Amino acid sequence: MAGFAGRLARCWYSGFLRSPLQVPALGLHVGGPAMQTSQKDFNNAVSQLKLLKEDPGNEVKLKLYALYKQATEGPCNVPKPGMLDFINKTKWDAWNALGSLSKEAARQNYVDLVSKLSASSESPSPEAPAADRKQPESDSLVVTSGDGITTIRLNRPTKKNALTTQVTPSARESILLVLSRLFHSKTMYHDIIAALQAASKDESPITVLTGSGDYFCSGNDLTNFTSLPAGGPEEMARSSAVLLRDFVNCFIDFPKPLVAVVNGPAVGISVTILGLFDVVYATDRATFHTPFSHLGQSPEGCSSYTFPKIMGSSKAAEMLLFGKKLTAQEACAQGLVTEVFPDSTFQKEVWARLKAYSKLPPNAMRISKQIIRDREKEKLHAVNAEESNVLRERWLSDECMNAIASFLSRKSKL
Ligand SMILES: CCCCCC/C=C/C(=O)SCCNC(=O)CCNC(=O)[C@H](O)C(C)(C)COP(=O)(O)OP(=O)(O)OC[C@H]1O[C@@H](n2cnc3c(N)ncnc32)[C@H](O)[C@@H]1OP(=O)(O)O
Repeated sequence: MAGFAGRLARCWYSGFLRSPLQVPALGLHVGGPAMQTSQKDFNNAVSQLKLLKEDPGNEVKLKLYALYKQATEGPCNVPKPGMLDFINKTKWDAWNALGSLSKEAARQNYVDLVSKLSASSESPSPEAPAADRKQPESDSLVVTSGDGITTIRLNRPTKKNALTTQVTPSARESILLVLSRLFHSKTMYHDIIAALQAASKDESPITVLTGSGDYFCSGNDLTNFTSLPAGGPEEMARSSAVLLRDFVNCFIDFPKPLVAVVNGPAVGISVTILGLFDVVYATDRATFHTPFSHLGQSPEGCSSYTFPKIMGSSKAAEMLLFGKKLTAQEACAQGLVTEVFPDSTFQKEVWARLKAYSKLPPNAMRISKQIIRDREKEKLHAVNAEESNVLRERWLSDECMNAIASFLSRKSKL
């Protein structure tokens, strides 16, 4: 265990250095094509940023701020704000972290980041349900209700919608609220739990989970494992197992039709929970990947039970033991996906269909779901508890730690 804790601490304190040509905290290039960005490109990017349709989130805004300062004023040369000046100190830290990055390289990184954001900031599809009600949210989760559908949208497109356990305050929240959320450890997982609990009681007959940008979700955010609590790795594994169990329980118990609109590739827990959905619509661009062995981990989301039941034990084993990535068509043939749509018409067709379904009598749909699912619930809760316990041990294993360290040091990607 000492080896594990030591390795984790070393990774954490070294900031998961990626390559000598990158500024570790922000993953920015300091050499290469930087000289090619003109002042005009930079000015264009500044204007382009104002046209973004989606708020990119605090983390990205901080990156943009730091790059802008570096590009326009050079290395940070102002005194560090006091400890209690929380916001200005955070901004100063981000700028200061850029060190001696040249103005030209900062301009290039700024332009690259804005163009990446513009590409992934999809305008909402005209076919998506009208949002007549928007619930309180963090930036990384957007919940809207309209046309009889409550839509829970994972909204960290620049991180492929990875599910983070870091506190993700809304840009609109006050500093006091940020501090209170830090205290209560509210995370994207908690936000999804809260959104599902609210949706289970709201008036929309149908609830949808989907993602922003090109991915549905890249699974658990692997950097979650780098924020060690005071109790060390054991406490981290224990609290993560509790959070995982609570998270999956919400899907098991969800009382209304629950539909996944899989808008792109899905990884890890975002694939396994699909076995708990009533209907799964996927774009033909989607893939389904559960690389648990690669990560030294084990199945969750009740997939050790639902996958063999859905696709047979040997197909399930190929996914869950060997991490075979399925195309959307394969996932459909194996029963994990209900129907696959061409990417070009995906949003239009799926939302039109869901809007029509949402007009069906809501109580009849609820009761039918109850009859279909209820006899399985006890079993699913037991499976969820067991999977969470097994994972708690796995997260403390060398196999798991090495795999995560390898991803974070950019040696491996799926
Ligand atoms: C309470 C805890 C419950 C835990 C439950 C157990 C859950 C288990 C799982 O979900 S296992 C699956 C974990 N996921 C992964 O292993 C995926 C890791 N990501 C990748 O391999 C790749 O990022 C990719 C294949 C998803 C996409 O590759 P690519 O198209 O080349 O994009 P980038 O890699 O450049 O990604 C952009 C940006 O996003 C960051 N990112 C993406 N996914 C994750 C992730 N899962 N965790 C952390 N970060 C992720 C990636 O690092 C890039 O960040 P950067 O721009 O470099 O800062």
